[in-house]
Amino acid sequence: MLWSPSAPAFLGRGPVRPRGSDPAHFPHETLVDPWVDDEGWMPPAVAAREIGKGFGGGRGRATVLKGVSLEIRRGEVVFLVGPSGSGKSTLLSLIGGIMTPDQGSLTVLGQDTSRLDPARRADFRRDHLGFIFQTFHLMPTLSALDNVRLALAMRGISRRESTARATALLGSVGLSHRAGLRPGRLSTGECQRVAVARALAGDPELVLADEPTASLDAENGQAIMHLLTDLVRTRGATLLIVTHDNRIFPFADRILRLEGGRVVGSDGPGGGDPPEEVAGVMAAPDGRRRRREWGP
Ligand SMILES: Nc1ncnc2c1ncn2[C@@H]1O[C@H](COP(=O)(O)OP(=O)(O)OP(=O)(O)O)[C@@H](O)[C@H]1O
Repeated sequence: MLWSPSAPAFLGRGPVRPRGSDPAHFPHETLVDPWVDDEGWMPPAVAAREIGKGFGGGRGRATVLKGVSLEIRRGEVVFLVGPSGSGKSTLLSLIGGIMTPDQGSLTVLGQDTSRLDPARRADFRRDHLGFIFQTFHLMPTLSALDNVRLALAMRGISRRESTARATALLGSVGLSHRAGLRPGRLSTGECQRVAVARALAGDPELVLADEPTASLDAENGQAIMHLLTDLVRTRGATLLIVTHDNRIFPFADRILRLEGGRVVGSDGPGGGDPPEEVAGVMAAPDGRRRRREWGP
């Protein structure tokens, strides 16, 4: 079923004004960005320097990431592409604080998450990040509504408000009529949309998505991408998406390619050779590609 994406009103705090900037330059309702210091410097959403990660021990040890360096600015929509097994999901897990790098430095929203103990890292994830997993990770015994509501309840939001927000979010992904059903009664694409609603529930600053459109047909994939990129536009959040789905490449501000354990190409600022599959996007008429600029 085709649905029309729209971000619920409670998502999106409007444009963000860097601290110390002149309010006269921001005539609409704006918030001071809490991540900007008094000099107006805003840490990037993600900054990785030569990070490495391997699995296993002894002779069987496999080094997956061999010195990944990248920077993602706040408000960017960045896609991460590369061959199967190149370490895209591993890199997403490191950025999400689910794993820590073996070497190198990694800061997320200005925070070196590897310095946090596991409990504080979990708090950081809950308070600042939204995840969309390849296999959804929905709770099988909870309804779609309760899956989304749980994410809000974990943030201490009252039952009444969390119900209202979760209902609005499910409406925004076209699932109002399925809210009472458990994941087992939903199609794969519907589960994917519940997962998207849950990821957006906490109004996260950084959304990490692993193949968010893989289970969706072209129309629903486009609709999900419109919703996710709306979040970026209205909220100043950042999106990092691992994908093989070249139908959604036009939504990216920048596409990074991971190969041989390193980032080998980027089609945006930061240089590198454009990845092959990006060439079509770069050559395409460009009305749909956006680049978000920050600051006054
Ligand atoms: N927890 C783990 N323990 C051992 N090996 C792992 C673990 N996680 C990932 N790997 C290995 O790391 C390599 C990279 O896996 P990863 O899932 O990050 O690749 P990917 O680029 O996301 O692949 P795909 O596109 O197929 O999803 C694979 O060889 C995988 O088997």
